[in-house]
Amino acid sequence: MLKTVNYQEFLDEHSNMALTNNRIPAEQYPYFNVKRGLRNSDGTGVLVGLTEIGDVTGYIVEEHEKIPVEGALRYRGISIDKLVAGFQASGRPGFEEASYLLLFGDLPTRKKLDQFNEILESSRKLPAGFVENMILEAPSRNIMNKLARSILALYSYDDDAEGRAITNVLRQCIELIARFPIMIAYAYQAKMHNYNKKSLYIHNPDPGLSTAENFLRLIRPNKEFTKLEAEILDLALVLHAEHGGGNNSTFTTHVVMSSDTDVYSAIAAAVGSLKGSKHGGANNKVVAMMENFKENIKDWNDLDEVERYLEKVINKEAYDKTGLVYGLGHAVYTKSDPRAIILYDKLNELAKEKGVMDEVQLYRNVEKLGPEVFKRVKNNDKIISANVDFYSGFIYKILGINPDLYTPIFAMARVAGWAAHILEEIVSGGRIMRPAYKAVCKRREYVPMEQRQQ
Ligand SMILES: CC(=O)SCCNC(=O)CCNC(=O)[C@H](O)C(C)(C)COP(=O)(O)OP(=O)(O)OC[C@H]1O[C@@H](n2cnc3c(N)ncnc32)[C@H](O)[C@@H]1OP(=O)(O)O
Ligand SMILES: O=C([O-])CC(=O)C(=O)O
Repeated sequence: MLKTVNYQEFLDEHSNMALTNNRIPAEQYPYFNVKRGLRNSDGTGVLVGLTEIGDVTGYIVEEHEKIPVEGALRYRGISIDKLVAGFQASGRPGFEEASYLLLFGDLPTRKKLDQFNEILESSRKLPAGFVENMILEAPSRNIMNKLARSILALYSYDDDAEGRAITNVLRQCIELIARFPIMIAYAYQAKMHNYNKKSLYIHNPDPGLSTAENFLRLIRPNKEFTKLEAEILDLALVLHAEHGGGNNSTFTTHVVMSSDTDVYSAIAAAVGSLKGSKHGGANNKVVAMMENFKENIKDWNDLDEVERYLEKVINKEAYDKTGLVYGLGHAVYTKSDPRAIILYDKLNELAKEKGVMDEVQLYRNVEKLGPEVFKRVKNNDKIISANVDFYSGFIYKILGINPDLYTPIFAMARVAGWAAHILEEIVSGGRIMRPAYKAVCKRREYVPMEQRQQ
C-alpha cells in the first residue's frame, strides 16, 4: 500500500516527462545521416551480413536506382516454387525436408530424410515434469509469451546448455524444431483451460505423423484432421520457414548470438520479435482487420465501397487507427511476395470446398485496391503488395484454428530458419554486433539535491 504518493498521478506526470525527454526531432536523423531502421534512404536494407541460407529478392538496383521486380525466394539457392512443387508432386510433407535443407545446406536423400524424421520424433518428448511444472502451472493469455518462457525454461533441463560446439548447438536446434509444436499446442490447451474454461486436452504426439499432422492432432480435442488440412498446414510451414538474415526475428538471433550467449536466449528473443504486429503478428491482425471490414462494408463486391473504407483505414479513421492495412507491404518485396501467390492458390482450393468464396473475394478486393489507395492517399511511390501474412491467417481460420495460434504457427516454422542462422552466426559471424548511436543530448552539470527545482 502506497503511503504518500498517488500512483496514477505519478505515472501521468512521469509519462509526460518520458515523452518530452525522449523525443528527438525528426530532422536530426537525416542531418546526422542516421540509417533509421537500418535502411538506406531508398528503403533498401543496410548491408550488415552475408548468408547462404535464404535469398529474398523484391527489387534490383541499377545505377543506384531501386527497380521493383516480382518477388522471388530461395532456400539454399533453390526456388521456393520448385521446392514446393517437388514435395507436393510426390505427396509427401515438405516441412521436415525444408528444415533439413535449411540446417545442413543440401536436400536430403530418402535415407537421410528418414533418419532426420526419426530424430525429430524422438526429440519431441519434453523433459519429465516440464508440461506440468512449466506449462500447465503458469499459463499465459498469450501463446507467444508462453512459448518464449518455455524455451528459456528448457535451458534448465539441458546438461550442456552453454556448449557452443556445433554438434551440441545442432542437437539443441533439432530439439527446438521438434518441440515448438508441442510446447505451442500445450500452451494453447493450458490457456483454453485456464482462461476460457474449456476441458484440458494433453494428447501425446504420434511418432508416425509429420510436424503439421501432429500439431493438428494436438490442438484438436478429437485429434482428427483431414489429409487436405495437414497438406495445407505443412505448405504454410514450408513457406514461413526462412526469410534471409535481415528480417527482424532472424536478425535478432544474429545479434543475440553474436555476444556469445546460448541458443535458448537467442531463440526466445526471436519469438519476442516475431510476435510484433509489423512482423509475424500481422497474420492475426489481418484476420481481425478483415472481420472489421466485413462488418463495415455492406457490399463486399462493391469496389468503390471497399476503396472508401480502405481510405478511412489508411487515413487512421477506421479499424485500429494506426493507418496500416495489415498483410500489405514488405521491407524487401515490392510487386509481389511469391509465398502469398502460392498461398492464394491453395486458399482457393480450400475455400471452394468450405463454401467461403465470397470472403475470398473480399480479401482479393482488398489485396488489389489496398496498394492503389495507399499510393493515392499517402502520395507514396513505394510499391506494395500482399505479403505472406495476408492469406495465412485466413487459411488457418478456415481450418478452424484459433487466432491465438496464428503467430505461434509462424514461429513453429521460422524456428528452422532461426536455427540455420544461429549455426551460420557461430561458424561465420565472429564479431559482436555493435552499431553506433550518436548522442544528441546536451551536456550539463550534475545538480545537488538541495539545489534542484521542485
Ligand atoms: C512476415 C512479415 O513480417 S511480412 C510483414 C507483415 N507486416 C504487415 O503486414 C504490417 C503492415 N505492413 C507494414 O507495416 C510495412 O509494410 C512493413 C513493416 C511490413 C514494411 O515496412 P517498410 O518497408 O519499413 O516501410 P515503411 O515502414 O518505411 O513504410 C513507409 C510508409 O508506408 C506506410 N506503409 C507501409 N506499409 C503500409 C501498409 N500496409 N498500410 C499502410 N501504410 C503502410 C508506412 O506507415 C510509412 O508511412 P509514413 O512514411 O507515413 O510513416
Ligand atoms: O523479411 C521480412 O522483413 C519479414 C519476414 O520475415 C517475412 O516476410 O517472412
